Amino acid sequence: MTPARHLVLVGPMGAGKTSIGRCLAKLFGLPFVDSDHEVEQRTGATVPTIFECEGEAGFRARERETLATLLAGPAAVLATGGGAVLDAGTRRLLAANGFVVHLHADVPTLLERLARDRSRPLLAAGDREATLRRLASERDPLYAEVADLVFDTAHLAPAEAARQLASELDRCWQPSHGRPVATEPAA
Ligand SMILES: Nc1ncnc2c1ncn2[C@@H]1O[C@H](COP(=O)(O)OP(=O)(O)OP(=O)(O)O)[C@@H](O)[C@H]1O
Ligand SMILES: O=C(O)C1=C[C@@H](O)[C@@H](O)[C@H](O)C1
Ligand SMILES: [Mg+2]
Repeated sequence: MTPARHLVLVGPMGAGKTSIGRCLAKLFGLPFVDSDHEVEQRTGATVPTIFECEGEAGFRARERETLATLLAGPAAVLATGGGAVLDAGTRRLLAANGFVVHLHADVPTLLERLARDRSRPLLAAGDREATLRRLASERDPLYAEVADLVFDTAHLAPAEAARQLASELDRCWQPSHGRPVATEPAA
C-alpha cells in the first residue's frame, strides 16, 4: 500500500484525465480538481486565450504555479494538463505529493475522441495525428518517470474506466483519509 495525499492523473490530451478523474473522485469521496480549469479560473482567461496572449511558455509558467499550489492543498483527485510533466520541478512535486496514474490511450483513440475539439491550442493547426505522435514520443518517457501505475483507457467509457481503475487502486494505494465509498459512483 502506498499512502499519498493526492491521486494524480497524467497522460496525453484525450486520455480521460478530466472525465475519468471526475468519476474517480466520486468513488473515493475526494474533491476533484482539474489543473486546466484552475489555471483558467486564476487567470480569468481560457487556455486558448492564454496561449494566444502569452504563448506556450506563459501557459506553462501559470500551470507550474497552479500545480504547486494545488499539491500543497487538501487531498484531491488531481487531473493535470497533458503537458504538465514537461517541467522537471513539477515532475518532482507530482511524484513527491501524489500517487501518480498515467492514463494511456493509443493515438487513433485520442484522435477520435478529440475529433470535434476546438479548445486545445496544440491541436489547432497542422496534422493532428502527427502532432499527437510527436507529443507521445516526447512525453511518454516523462509520464513513465513519474507514474506509479499505468492504466489503458482505450475501449472503456469514462465511468467504467474509473470503476476498473478504482479497483486496481484498491490493491496498491490508500487514500490518506481512508476509502469511504465503494466502487459504485455517487448519483
Ligand atoms: N474513456 C473514454 N471513452 C470515451 N471517450 C472518452 C474517454 N475519456 C475521455 N473521453 C472523451 O474524450 C474527450 C477528452 O477527454 P478529457 O477531457 O477527459 O481528456 P483529458 O485527458 O483531460 O485531456 P487534456 O489533457 O486535454 O485535459 C472528451 O470529449 C471525453 O468525453
Ligand atoms: O498536452 C498539452 O500540452 C495540453 C493539454 C491540455 O490539458 C491543456 O493543458 C493545454 O491544451 C495543453
Ligand atoms: Mg483535461
